[in-house]
Amino acid sequence: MKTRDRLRIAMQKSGRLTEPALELLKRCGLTFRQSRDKLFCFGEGEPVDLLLVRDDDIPGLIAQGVCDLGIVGRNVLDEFALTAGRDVAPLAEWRALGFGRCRLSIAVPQEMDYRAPSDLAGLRIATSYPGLLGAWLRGQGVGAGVVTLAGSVEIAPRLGTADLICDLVQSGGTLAANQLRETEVLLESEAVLAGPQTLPADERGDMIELLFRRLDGVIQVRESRLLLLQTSRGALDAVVRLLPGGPQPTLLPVAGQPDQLMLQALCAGEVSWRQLEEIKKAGAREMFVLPVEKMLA
Ligand SMILES: Nc1ncnc2c1ncn2[C@@H]1O[C@H](COP(=O)(O)OP(=O)(O)OP(=O)(O)O)[C@@H](O)[C@H]1O
Ligand SMILES: O=P(O)(O)OC[C@H]1O[C@H](OP(=O)(O)OP(=O)(O)O)[C@H](O)[C@@H]1O
Ligand SMILES: [Mg+2]
Repeated sequence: MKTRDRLRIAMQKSGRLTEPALELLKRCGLTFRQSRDKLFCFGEGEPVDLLLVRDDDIPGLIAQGVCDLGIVGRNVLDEFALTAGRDVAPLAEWRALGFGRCRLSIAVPQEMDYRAPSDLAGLRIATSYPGLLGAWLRGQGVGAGVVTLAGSVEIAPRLGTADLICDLVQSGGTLAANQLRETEVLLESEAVLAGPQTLPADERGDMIELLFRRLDGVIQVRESRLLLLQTSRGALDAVVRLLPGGPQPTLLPVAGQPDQLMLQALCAGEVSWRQLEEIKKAGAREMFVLPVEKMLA
């Protein structure tokens, strides 16, 4: 295959992952000119292009080397690994991206008496994830029938084509609407950045490393807050003890007030009103909580 000098990332053309994936790439400084057919998007600033496809096709496109990376649900990536066959290049999950969170679960009719996986022996389970379900059943030592369906798995018990299901759950609304009850979680999923296990040793590899560094910065700061406050030197220890997790705070002098310090701390996650009130009680004042947009360590 002719080597490309531009990086190519596969992502979902139209679905749950499309908007958040584009937003994430934008935050990494990647913007795209969308082509008329919207299957290929040319990257404007960096030499990185997008291929917009069905999410199920993404792992295969990476394994074939048509794309260098892909943004896809862990559920799809892991299913591919279990069903693709031995001659297919193995893939790696390089980064978890924090959106598209859902879980792959077993759900049984509400009236079914379920206590343990062994209760599933001999039953028929409808799923779009025969690889993941089969691996879990083997791990549990349970022999059950696997009925593979492409979609609308939740209606299989009512149609009588299966006794129970193994499907994606997020709010649980789909299960409730179909009188089903979640009993076992097989996989916690979210969107991930997938790629080959060995990254190319050329300029594309360098570009991938650059993208990883930017992604790490975006992911790290997405939930981070910068806390600014003023405190007296005497109250400093008590205030520092109450700071939400993060690296050591930075201390700055306050002009004209030798007893006062300005404190700056990067907090991993939200800072709640309650935490702020506690810190204030310990002696802090003039407190600000700011969102962080970019970080390069
Ligand atoms: N209810 C949900 N809430 C959050 N994330 C979900 C939910 N359902 C699925 N996902 C995640 O989003 C991914 C894409 O879901 P979507 O429903 O858009 O896929 P699809 O119908 O298979 O799309 P495609 O047309 O690309 O094949 C899933 O593989 C899963 O990782
Ligand atoms: O727990 P919930 O919040 O109800 O989400 C779970 C549902 O979401 C997904 O389906 P989707 O809505 O994408 O429909 P489709 O896959 O059947 O097209 C998934 O296949 C479940 O059916
Ligand atoms: Mg799909």
